[in-house]
Amino acid sequence: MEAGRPGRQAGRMIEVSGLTMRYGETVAVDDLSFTVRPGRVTGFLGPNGAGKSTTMRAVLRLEEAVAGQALVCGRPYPSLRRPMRVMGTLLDAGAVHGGRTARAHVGCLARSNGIAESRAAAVLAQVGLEEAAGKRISGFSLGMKQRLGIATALLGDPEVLMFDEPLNGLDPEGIRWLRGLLRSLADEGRTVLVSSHLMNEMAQTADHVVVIGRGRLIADVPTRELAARFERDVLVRTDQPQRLAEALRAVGAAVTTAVTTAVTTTGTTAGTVAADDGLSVRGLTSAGIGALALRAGVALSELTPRGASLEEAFMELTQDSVEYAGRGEAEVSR
Ligand SMILES: Nc1ncnc2c1ncn2[C@@H]1O[C@H](COP(=O)(O)OP(=O)(O)OP(=O)(O)O)[C@@H](O)[C@H]1O
Repeated sequence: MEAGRPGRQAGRMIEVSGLTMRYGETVAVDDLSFTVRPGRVTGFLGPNGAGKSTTMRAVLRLEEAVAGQALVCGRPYPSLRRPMRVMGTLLDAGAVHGGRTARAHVGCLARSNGIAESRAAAVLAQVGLEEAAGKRISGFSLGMKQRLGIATALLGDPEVLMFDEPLNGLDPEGIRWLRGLLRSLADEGRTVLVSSHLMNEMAQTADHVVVIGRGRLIADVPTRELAARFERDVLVRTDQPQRLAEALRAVGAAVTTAVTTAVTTTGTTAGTVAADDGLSVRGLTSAGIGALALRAGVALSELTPRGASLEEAFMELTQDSVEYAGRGEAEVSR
């Protein structure tokens, strides 16, 4: 459900369509299309060099696209009349004038963008920099600079927010804080795009993920579906593991101990399995395993389908993209 701010949601999207970006011979973004929608946190994931920052720079039109485009609320970013009120961005937290105080920096941005100066104090408080507002930015840690960058993004009370790696430099408390902030921004009905290479953090933060590799779209799915796509095995516990393993092997299932040691893969020489070891079963659904156990007269104490973590799903996805790209352009059909 998209929550809050009814009536203000139309068009508040980031739309990337057929975007291609090059640096000389390097294709940084390759025919990339996705839409970032309001009311949810969208994680923008990909390994180093995947093209996340380049895509975000393209959204701001800081660099020219070879083909395609990115629109913010249906318009090119430079054509927005009051851009800070439409989209707040954090691209490079380090790119601030170190000689100024946080208060002077945010106040100056407010003045030059026609935003009430009272907002400056409000956003500094919102990001936890109230106490440090009078200090020079040059003395700030990376985590404090991230908070300052987020404060400037929030300054215009924008409907769309786009943060590049905002978790960098934050300590565990800072990460928890940012997760809560992103959640509340999305719950207010805003559009929130956040890039990260920290998959597990995104698993806890993002409702939806856009995964890219080598500038190409790999996945554009709800977060929970990403891990579900990569169901690994079914964990089975019984006090008759040997008997169950034999019955499972007889129908072609692959059975190993749930830890790491293989019971057997093929053939007749099954290893010994301790009663409290679980079995890891592949090649049969949990329903199939349950039915087979019933026929074999084996009671089960646990039957759990196990999915991959988002981290594992991500590794698997992006590994494929590397292999895919390695096959050469001639084989790449779209
Ligand atoms: N200014 C530049 N000049 C030349 N090549 C660049 C430039 N910026 C990025 N690239 C290249 O474009 C590709 C995409 O880089 P980009 O920084 O967008 O990826 P990313 O997903 O943000 O990665 P990271 O997490 O490492 O920042 C990479 O191959 C990178 O080397």
